[in-house]
Amino acid sequence: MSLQHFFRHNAQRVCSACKQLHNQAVIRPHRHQSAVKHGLPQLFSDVIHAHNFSKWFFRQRRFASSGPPNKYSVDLSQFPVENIRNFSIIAHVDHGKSTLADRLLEITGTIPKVPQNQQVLDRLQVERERGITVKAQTASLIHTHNGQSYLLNLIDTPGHVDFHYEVSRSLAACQGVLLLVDANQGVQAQTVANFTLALESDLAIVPVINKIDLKAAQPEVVAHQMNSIFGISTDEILKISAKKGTGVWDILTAVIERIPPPKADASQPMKALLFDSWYDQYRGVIANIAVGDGVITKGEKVVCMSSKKVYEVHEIGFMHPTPLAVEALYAGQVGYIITNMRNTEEAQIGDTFCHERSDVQAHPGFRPAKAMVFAGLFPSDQSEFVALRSAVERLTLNDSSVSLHSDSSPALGQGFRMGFLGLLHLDVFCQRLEQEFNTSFIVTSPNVPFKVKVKGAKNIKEHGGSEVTILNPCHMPNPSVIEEYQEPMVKGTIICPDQYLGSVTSLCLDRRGLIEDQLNIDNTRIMLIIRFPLNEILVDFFDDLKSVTSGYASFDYEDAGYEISSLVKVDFMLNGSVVDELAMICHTTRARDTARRVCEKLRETIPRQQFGIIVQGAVRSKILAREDIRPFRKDVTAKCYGGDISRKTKLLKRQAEGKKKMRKIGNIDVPKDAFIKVLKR
Ligand SMILES: Nc1nc2c(ncn2[C@@H]2O[C@H](COP(=O)(O)OP(=O)(O)OP(=O)(O)O)[C@@H](O)[C@H]2O)c(=O)[nH]1
Repeated sequence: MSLQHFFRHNAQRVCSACKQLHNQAVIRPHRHQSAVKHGLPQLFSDVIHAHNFSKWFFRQRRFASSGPPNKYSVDLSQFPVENIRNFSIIAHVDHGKSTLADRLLEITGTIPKVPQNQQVLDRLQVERERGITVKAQTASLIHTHNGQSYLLNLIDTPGHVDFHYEVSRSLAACQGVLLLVDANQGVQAQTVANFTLALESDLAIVPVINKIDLKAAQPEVVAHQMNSIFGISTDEILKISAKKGTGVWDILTAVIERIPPPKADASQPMKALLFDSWYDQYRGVIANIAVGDGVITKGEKVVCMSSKKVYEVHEIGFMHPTPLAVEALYAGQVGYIITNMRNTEEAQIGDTFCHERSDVQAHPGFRPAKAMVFAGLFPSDQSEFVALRSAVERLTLNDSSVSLHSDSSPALGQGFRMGFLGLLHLDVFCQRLEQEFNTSFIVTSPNVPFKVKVKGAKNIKEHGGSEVTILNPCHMPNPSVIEEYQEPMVKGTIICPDQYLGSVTSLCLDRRGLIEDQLNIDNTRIMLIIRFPLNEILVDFFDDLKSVTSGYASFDYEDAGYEISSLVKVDFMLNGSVVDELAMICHTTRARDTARRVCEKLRETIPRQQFGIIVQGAVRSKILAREDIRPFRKDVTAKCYGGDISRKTKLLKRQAEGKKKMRKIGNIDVPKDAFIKVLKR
C-alpha cells in the first residue's frame, strides 16, 4: 500500500482532530507545508503505527522544503558535531526510563502523541510481557533549540542488575547521561551502581527526579539524598513527571546545554565503534555503530579491525525510532549499518570499523561480560539439535553477554553449557528462545562457576592446569586430587529503611554474608555493603530480602573475585542411578539441607509412575536424604469375591514382582521444569 493510499484508507480516523489540515495532507502532501509547525503528532489518532508515521513525518519535512520524495529524505550532514548530543537514560528498575523516552520521542515529533505510547522502545515480546527493559535501544530525535537544529541520540537502558552489561556498553557511545530517580522511592541500589558507572566513564550527569506527580512523592528529600550520596548540588536537579510530561522540555534543554558534543572530527579518516548488534533473519547482521571520526557512506567498503575482513555497506541509517535509511553517517553520530556480514560470530561487540588501508587507532573494546551463572541447554528431542544450535547462535548475537560451550550428557544427549549474567538473564534468554525461534529445549539446574586447585603432576596434566574452573558440577574432579576449593564472591549493596536493619542483617548472615560497611543515607534509610558468596544469593535472595523489608529494600551486586571455601558435590539418584544433570556443588555446611530440599522438590515434581521411585541425595557414598514416590496401584484383588486368601496373596505377590522389575528397567522422566524448580528454596 502506498503512503497516500495508507492515509486515504485511514482518512476518517486520522482527520478527526483537524479535518482541514488532514485533507490537505492526504490529497496534496507536498502542499502541506504548515503541518510540522502545527505539531503534527497531536493530529493523529491511535490507529497509526509509529513506523508509518515516522516515514510520513520525514517525507512531509522534505516535501515542505524541496522537490519530490526520494528514498533518503534526511541528510545528516546538516548536523555538525557541535549540534550532536549522545546520551543514555540510566536508573534503578522501574524509575521511569522508558516512559521518559516515550515523552522525549513525542515532544520532538518523532512519534505521534497517542495514549497507547507506553514504553515504545521496549520492542521485544519478553519486554512487553514482563514490563522490563532487557535490551538497550537507541532512538535519534531532531530538536530545535535557539533556532538551531540538534540531533539527539538517546539510548534507553535496562535497570535490572542482570543487564548491567548492556548499560556499560551503551555508555561507550555517549557523552552524558540522564540519571533518573523515583521521587517516592529515592536513591536505590542500581542508582548507585549506574552513577558509579557514569562517573568512571567520565560522562556528564544530568540528575533528574521523576514521578513528582505521585501523591507520596518527596522530591526535596530525594534531592537531599542525591546531594549527600553523590555530591550533586540540589539546584542542578530537574524535577519531572515522565508520565504526565511535566518538565520534559527542560530535559531537552539540559541535554543540549549540559552534555558536551562528541569529540569527533569529520575531516579525519573514518572510524566507528560497533557497540551493539542484532540479527535479522532476512537482512543478516545489523550493527549499531557510533562514528568517531570521518564519514561512513552507503556502498563503500569498510574493514573490521579485529578480523581484518572487508565488508560492503549495503544500508546505513539511524533509528527514528524505527530504522530510517540515509546516505551517510557523519562524525559523532550514532546509527546502524547492514553489510554482507552473515556469520553471527563476525560481529564482535567493541570492534572498530575503518576504511581499507587507513591507519586509525582501534577502540580498546569492552571488558568481556563475566558469566555469573551456568546452565546446560539441551534439545527436547535430539533430532532438533541443529535447529536449536542455529537458534542459540542467532540469539547470542543479539545478546553478546551470553557465553556458549558445547556440552553433552548421557541422559539429555548433545547440547550446550551456557553462561549468563544472572538468573533473570537466563530466564529471559530461554523465553526469547522459545518465543522468537519456536524451539523446545530443557534447561538444567543453574550453578555458579567454582574453582578447584588440583594436586599431583599427573592430575594437573590431566586437567590441563593446576587451577580448574568448574562450569558443570558433574565435571568436578575426584575430591582425593583436590588441594583447594574456591567459590565466587560478590560485593552486594542493599539500601533499605533503617527500621529493617535487624532483619536484613540476620538474612545476610544466614546467607553467609559479611557486612563490610554501613552508611546512613538520610535520617530514615541506610546503605549496607556486604560480601556474599554468589551461590548464596543466586536464588530467592532478592525475594527474601523484599519480604523481610515489606518490599522497601533494593539490592545490587558486582563481582568480587574468588575466595577459598569448603565445598562438596551433592549427587542425586533416582532408583540408584545418578542423574548427572541434577548434581550440585555447595558449601559443606549446606550439604544436608540441600540434599533434603532437592529430594523433596523432586518428589513433588516427578510424576508418579507404575513403579515406585526412590529419590536420594548423597555426598560420595553417604546418603544424606531420601524420599519415596509411591507407584500407582491397581487393585488386582478387586475381582476376587470371597474365596481362598491364598489366591489374593498370589495376585499381590505377582504385582509386587512386576513393579520391582519395572523399577529396574523403567525410564524415569524428569520433567523439564524440575531442573529449575529444585533450585528454589
Ligand atoms: N505516576 C507516575 N508513574 C510513572 C512515571 N514515570 C513512569 N511511571 C510508571 O512507572 C512504571 C515503570 O516505568 P518504566 O518506564 O517501564 O520504567 P523503567 O525504568 O524503564 O523500567 P526498567 O526498564 O524495567 O528498568 C510504569 O508503570 C510507568 O507508568 C511518572 O512520572 N509518574
